[in-house]
Amino acid sequence: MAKITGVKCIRTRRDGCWTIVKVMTDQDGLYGIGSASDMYNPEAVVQIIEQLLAPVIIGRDASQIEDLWNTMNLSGYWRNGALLQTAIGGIDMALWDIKGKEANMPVYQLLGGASRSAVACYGHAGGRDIAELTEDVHRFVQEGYTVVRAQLGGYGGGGFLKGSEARIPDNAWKKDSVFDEHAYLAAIPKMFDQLRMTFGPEVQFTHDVHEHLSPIIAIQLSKRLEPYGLFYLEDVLPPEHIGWYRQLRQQSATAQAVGELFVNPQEWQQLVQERLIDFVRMRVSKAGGITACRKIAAFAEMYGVRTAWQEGGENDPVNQAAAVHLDMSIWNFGIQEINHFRPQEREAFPGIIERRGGYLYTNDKPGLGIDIDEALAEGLLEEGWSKTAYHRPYPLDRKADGTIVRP
Ligand SMILES: O=C(O)[C@@H](O)[C@H](O)[C@H](O)CO
Ligand SMILES: [Mg+2]
Repeated sequence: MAKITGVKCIRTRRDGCWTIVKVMTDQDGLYGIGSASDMYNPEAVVQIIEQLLAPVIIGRDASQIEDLWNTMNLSGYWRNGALLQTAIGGIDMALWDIKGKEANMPVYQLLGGASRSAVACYGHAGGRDIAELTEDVHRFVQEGYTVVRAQLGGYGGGGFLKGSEARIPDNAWKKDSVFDEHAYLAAIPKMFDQLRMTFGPEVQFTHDVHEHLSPIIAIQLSKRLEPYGLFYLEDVLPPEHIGWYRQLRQQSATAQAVGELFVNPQEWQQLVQERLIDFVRMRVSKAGGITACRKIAAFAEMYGVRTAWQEGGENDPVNQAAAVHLDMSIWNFGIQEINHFRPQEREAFPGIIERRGGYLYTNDKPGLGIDIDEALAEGLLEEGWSKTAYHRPYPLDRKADGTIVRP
């Protein structure tokens, strides 16, 4: 039996926004790592790990993952919030890593073994206009991707208006580019029309709306995109409006993916049970780690709903490893979002998930198969950034009159 002797948080990346949790044991050299990154509030998660969770798990048997998960979830009484679930998620991954090392097996083996030989992933194609986007899609297709996400620039791209076209009031808070959902509703079907003309039916596409739309516009967009047969439309509605998915489903057969903002089981349970969505999309760390996500996947399997764990942007390599081990083993895997890491980041995380063409590959090392070189991780931090703070709020878009658009 390996006894938990300590829990440590390692803040890294060039801007310090990654938090890697290391759970130590009393067995010689036996430890596990997990991801507890929160880009916008990293120190709050560290505080939860150090002051709420570590004291209730230190001294316990590291093998009792299920009981430790419930102990962590209930020890603060209030629960199912983003920061607590992230903190639990990080420790949970580390416990699975330890269990894998003890069993001398990769985590996907512990979860039931491989259901596939590799994990299909989708690339993020973008461009300021359709010509640029088309070129980018070509690049991904040539690299061997089976699914490509198509965006016109950043999130909301296609819906931003400038100058006289935007009709911005003269006392405006935001004077440059503003989001207009009607412009977006016109631009995105046109984008897919041209992509289908260029690429035919073979390339599978997704598109991320990033919750920018009013519910009725989201329904209209889903209807207009139906002829283009998307692999899925992502986050067409924000968590605050999940009640609209019932009406959306009745109106449109466009495949729906949602959930990167979900942290509470109440958010996804009904959507899955009523068969209102096609893909669940939680970030593994933010839904409570491997223990939570393997249950979400099993529940979704009963209803024919597949997984598409979130992995873009600022995610760290340890969360990616946890997601890919789940992807390897669960039967109802749909697709995995891709991520990009810089060469020095890859060096700091030996055993990082490998991508060849449009597929991701686990290695056969025990546990998650990934480690952190703490000296190299320390060196990733760049000038001007702090390891104990973070000052970059999520960038908010606004409409012409200044109203915030939900991200
Ligand atoms: O699906 C995506 O990749 C995006 O919605 C990102 O996850 C989000 O901007 C947070 O990084
Ligand atoms: Mg997204």
